[in-house]
Amino acid sequence: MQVQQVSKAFATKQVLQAVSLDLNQGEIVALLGVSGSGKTTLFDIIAGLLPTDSGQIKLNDSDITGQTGQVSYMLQKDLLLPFRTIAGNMALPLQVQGMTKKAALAKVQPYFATFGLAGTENQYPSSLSGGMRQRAALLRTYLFGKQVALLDEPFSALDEITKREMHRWYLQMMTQIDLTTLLVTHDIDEALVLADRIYVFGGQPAQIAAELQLPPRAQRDAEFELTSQFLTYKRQILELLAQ
Ligand SMILES: Nc1ncnc2c1ncn2[C@@H]1O[C@H](COP(=O)(O)OP(=O)(O)OP(=O)(O)O)[C@@H](O)[C@H]1O
Repeated sequence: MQVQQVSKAFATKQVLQAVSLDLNQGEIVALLGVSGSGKTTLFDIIAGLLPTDSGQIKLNDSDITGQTGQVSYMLQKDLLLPFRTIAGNMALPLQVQGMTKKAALAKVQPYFATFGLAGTENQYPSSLSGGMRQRAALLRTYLFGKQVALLDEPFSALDEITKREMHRWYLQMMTQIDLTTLLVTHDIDEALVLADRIYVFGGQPAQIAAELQLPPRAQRDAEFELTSQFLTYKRQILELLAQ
């Protein structure tokens, strides 16, 4: 997917200025920026929920600017429907695509084990922990069946320990499923742990200030966060964000 020269203003306030970025198949790319920098605005534009003033979004060489339904979008809050069971929530994307509820429930069944959700099928969202709800929300995002997933701060509401568990789990999942991910976060450590590449986003109006290529995921184990290399990246990002 490519974002090409996207600009956006709200009334007289220019929020995005000629933002360009690209995502390769299977990559996890983080968009890192301070609060209010325009990350959600950019996501809404990519998802076709908000019109852009100029610029284009391309997927597999097709222009998808302004089109909804081309990418999966997971919001900060899990937004699972409280009155549907977890299985019922998971069946929803398939039902939206025209499948009967029965067929959809059968289709989603095998994924519960893969996503670490076995046994939760008949529970309601309120009885699940925050981490489990996020897994369910990620599974539902995956079940939309799109090549690209946009994740808007998916782990920000979790406590530090659960968040770390979720990071490990997510990286492990990504070795099993082929999902290109664009992740919005203002958590530098999270971006360094999860991403293959990081775009640092900043300024007013927001622009891509830098692009960082990280070492291959396989070389970054749980100890990576304790290395001097990690701190070097972190210092570099902090300096870029402060500009
Ligand atoms: N519909 C709107 N009308 C007017 N201004 C808006 C609208 N949506 C966003 N903005 C402004 O655009 C700027 C960027 O907002 P946006 O939500 O995209 O930032 P963000 O980086 O996602 O922030 P956060 O990390 O806090 O979610 C903010 O100054 C916000 O006030």
